[in-house]
Amino acid sequence: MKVLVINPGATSTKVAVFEEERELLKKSIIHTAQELEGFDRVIDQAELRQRAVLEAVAEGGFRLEDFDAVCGRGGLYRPIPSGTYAVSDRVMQDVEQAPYGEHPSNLGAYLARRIGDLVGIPAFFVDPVCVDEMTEVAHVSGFAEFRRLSQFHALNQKSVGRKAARQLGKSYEEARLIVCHLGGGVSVAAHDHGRVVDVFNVKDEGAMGMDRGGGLPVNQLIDYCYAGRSREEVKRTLGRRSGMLSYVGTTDFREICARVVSGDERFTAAYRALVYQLAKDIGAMAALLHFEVDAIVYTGGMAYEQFFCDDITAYVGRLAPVLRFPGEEEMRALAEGALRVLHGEAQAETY
Ligand SMILES: Nc1ncnc2c1ncn2[C@@H]1O[C@H](COP(=O)(O)OP(=O)(O)OP(=O)(O)O)[C@@H](O)[C@H]1O
Ligand SMILES: CCCC(=O)O
Repeated sequence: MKVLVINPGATSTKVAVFEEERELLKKSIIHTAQELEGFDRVIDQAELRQRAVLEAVAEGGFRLEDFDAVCGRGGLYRPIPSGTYAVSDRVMQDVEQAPYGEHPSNLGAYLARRIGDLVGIPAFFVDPVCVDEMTEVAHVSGFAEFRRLSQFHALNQKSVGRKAARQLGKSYEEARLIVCHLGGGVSVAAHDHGRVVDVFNVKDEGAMGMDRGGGLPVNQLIDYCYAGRSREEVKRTLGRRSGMLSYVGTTDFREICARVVSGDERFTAAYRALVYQLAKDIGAMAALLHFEVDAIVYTGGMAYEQFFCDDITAYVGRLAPVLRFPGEEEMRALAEGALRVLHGEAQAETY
């Protein structure tokens, strides 16, 4: 069985072709800031990204008729449990109207369906950003009008969670894990017997990321918002220009580490704060798992840096053994989700 996989990100659309577990094509189409700046809404980019995907498929020597299914990454849709979902008309509508927020990954399922429909093959999405398996108590925020939301790197977190459990000789449904996705954004989650029962929301909470602030002091935030700034400006600053970028002027963690190694004080202070914040998040997740944790798992781009993982482990290593799966395999995880359905090992869920 052959699956076309589509993963739209902030600055790229990744395309891959899998024949069972074999990756036959892998391409990252870069979209420049100038190319995207004319589009107010994510949905407005659909034509451009679809054309780019179709070109990449043709250049790779494939025809759409070669595929058994198309699978896209899923974005900010209605909160749903983990799984492989068929792209229904309701998903298409939610991508068009974006009632749950704008995110480039919203387009994954949308493009999968549009391309699948061209040749009459099924379209799926797998473990979208909005996967919600949090317990009810975890949703409570501290103000009755606000609800904590589950928005995180669900695709990579779930896939790495399964891998870690296998390495521990357990099924994912038996394991208790704390998975730390250390990418451009960071998410630290408690996986309890196959469910992500709590997670520091990548957009709102917990440790800072490369360009996001994470949890911020509420009163300073209120004053900042009321100091003559527009909603758009505040969102842009806190969503894209805060975090490590605001301290050291770069989002490239390789550069940050190189400057730490060379003894730069400003970079070292920010780096230490990041390590400290991540350790604190891991400790919180350990507490809600009653300190019964089979492993702490590091994944994402930053996890390539062994000394960074070791520095976090210096705080939390007493809790549990540590496993490291650097990078992410989102394209493979998407293909595997579609193949599970095509092979009849799982049913496609309804959105
Ligand atoms: N080999 C490496 N060593 C150290 N840092 C790395 C390495 N590769 C990537 N990174 C860093 O990891 C960070 C995130 O990269 P990555 O490509 O995993 O995230 P992303 O896909 O952009 O974002 P997200 O994971 O939030 O979806 C960047 O700061 C990057 O510099
Ligand atoms: C959770 C999706 C990735 C991101 O926005 O950082």
